[in-house]
Parts: sequence; structure tokens; C-alpha cells
Amino acid sequence: MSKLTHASKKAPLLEVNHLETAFKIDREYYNAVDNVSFTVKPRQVVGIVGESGCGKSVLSLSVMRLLPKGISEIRSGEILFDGKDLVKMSENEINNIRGKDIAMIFQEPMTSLNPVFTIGYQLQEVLLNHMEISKKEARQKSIELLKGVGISRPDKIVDEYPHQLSGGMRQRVMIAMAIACQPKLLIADEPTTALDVTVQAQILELLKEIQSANDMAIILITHDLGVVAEMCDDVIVMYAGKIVERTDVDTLFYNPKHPYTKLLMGAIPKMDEDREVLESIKGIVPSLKNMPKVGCKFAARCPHAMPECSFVTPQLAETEQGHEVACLLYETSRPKEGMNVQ
Ligand SMILES: Nc1ncnc2c1ncn2[C@@H]1O[C@H](COP(=O)(O)OP(=O)(O)OP(=O)(O)O)[C@@H](O)[C@H]1O
Repeated sequence: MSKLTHASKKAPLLEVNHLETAFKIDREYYNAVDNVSFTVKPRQVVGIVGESGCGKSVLSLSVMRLLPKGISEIRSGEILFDGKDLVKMSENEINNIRGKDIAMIFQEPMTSLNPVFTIGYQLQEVLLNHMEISKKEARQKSIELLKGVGISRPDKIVDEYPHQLSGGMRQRVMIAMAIACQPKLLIADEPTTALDVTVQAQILELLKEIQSANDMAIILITHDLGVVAEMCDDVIVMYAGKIVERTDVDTLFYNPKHPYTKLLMGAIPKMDEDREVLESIKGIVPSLKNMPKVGCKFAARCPHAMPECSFVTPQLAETEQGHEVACLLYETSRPKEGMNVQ
């Protein structure tokens, strides 16, 4: 049975419906996340991929309700977690969920760990915030958590400061903090990008072990399709704030449909290729202010663009069961010119 079929029997843990998150620039709102809908089921690992500036981080910060205040806001849509809308929750309510039921790890642990407190203090803070336990118990549990994420001599490390640890160890500490209260959902934003290749593999392995031992769902944000292949059940491909393709991981790799996804695939380094000569996608993701208001946002960079792509906005629709694509090439009522996309 495919992972997708297995997971699809469960009710969603997270259901994002028509989410729009905008930044205010010169008194106008510009959507960085534009009408995005998706679900994450319990224990499912969903990858979100796309180039820099596609809206992956803004989407995850929206779910965590950690958007920069004053300049950005959720303009519409719902984020249902266990059936409750996170968008409508008060700061108090969301604080009770954040760190307990939903946790997040970031690319660079040094920005999330406080340099002036010991590792143990920071772990205990998380535990004491959400659990009815004594300080002594929290310290003991912190040591166990550090041991659980593969840190040797945890009883010593617990009294050290973040700068005393290597990058890989700091990321392990971040993971320990994130899973301290056994969250149902972990959002991992580029968790291995800042690490060297060997440590990357160890951290991914650790995340996989924890995911299965704790029955936790993961949203894994990455621009690395190798990481997606390794970790994910389902994949969401984002471009310029929109989902352009969504399917299970095997289908994405064996039968990608959207021209953007195909180009992303082409940008994966192969073992025998020199990174320098890799063909990357020409052009850049438009900035929020320069985003086309109508038509396909990828049209300007798309090798298969048709004249109507610049004025007809493609809708995300199922082309085959469990495979959704937003591209006019696949809209059945549209002309099929250019359909032989390779
Ligand atoms: N603080 C901010 N102020 C204004 N615009 C922002 C801010 N943060 C993000 N944006 C814009 O929102 C859009 C989405 O950015 P986001 O960081 O979510 O992209 P991303 O896909 O996560 O990229 P990366 O992989 O580089 O983190 C981009 O156009 C970006 O410039």
C-alpha cells in the first residue's frame, strides 16, 4: 500500500483553507501566501518545496502565528488544527498550543537558542511552561531528552551554553526542545541547510526516528529535493505564494507535471555532475510588489508558456487521483497546444 493511501484514511490534523498572508508595503497589502489550501494527516510527513521567496517560511510562520507584527498579517482563510481555527485564537490560546502541540525548528539554531542561558535552562523552560512538573524533574527530563537526540554526556551538556556546541549538536538541542512536549505536529524549516553533508544525514535520520517513535506529523520546508525524497509522504510545490503541484512523493519524482516542478527536478545535482555546470531555472521569483495580478505567476519563466498564460489564472485541480496541478496545460477545457511537455 502506498504511503499516501495509508495516510489518506485518517482525518486531517491540520487543515489550511484558502489562506492569504500579506505584507504591508507602502500602505498596500501584497500576498506572500496566496489562497493556499492543504492538509496534513496525523503521522504524515509533508514536504513544502520551492525556490527562495516562494512563501514557504511565511506559510509556516502563519501556522505558528509567528508572523512579524505590524508589517504582515493573515488576511483571510482558516488554519484548523485538531478542528480548531488557529487564526481566530487569542495570544494566550495560541501560546498554549505553540511548543506543546505544534513545535518548530529553524535552519540556524543559534538564532533560536538564547546565547546567555544554558541548554538545560532553555529545555526546562519549555517543559515547565507546558507541564506540571518540578524543576528537578524538568532537569532530569532535559537530560533524558538530550540523550534521546543522540547527545553524548547529556548530564554535562545540560550545563553548557549554545556557543560551546557544534552546529550539529545545536540542531539536536533544538530538536530536543521542539519534541520536549511530544507535539503532534513539527514544522521543520530547512532544518539541515546550515549543516555539512554528513551531519545533515544524521539529523534527517534522527527526525525520521523521532517521527515514527512519537507518532508525529512533520511539515518539512526545504529547497532540497533530495531531502524530500528521503523524508516525505506527500509534497507541495510552491511558486510565488501559490501551490502549483501537490502529490505523493513517488508520483512527484516519477511523473512531475508542472513545468516549474520539472525544472526544479532538473536542478537536482547528480552524483557525476559538477555543481557549477548545473542548469538552474532562469530568472527569479518576482518580488511581492512585482507579482503579476492575473495569469500564471510562473509564465514569464516557463518554457511552455502559451499566450493565455499571461491573462488566465490556472486553478489547482486534480489531473489524476491524488495529483493536483495548477497549469493551463492540464486544464481540460483549455487548448492543448504545447502539451508535450518533457
Ligand atoms: N519581513 C518581510 N517583509 C517584507 N516581505 C517579506 C518579509 N519576509 C518575507 N517577505 C516576502 O515574502 C515572500 C515569501 O518569502 P518567504 O521567506 O516565505 O520565502 P521562502 O520560500 O521561505 O524563501 P527562503 O527559502 O529564502 O526562506 C518573498 O517575496 C519575501 O520577499
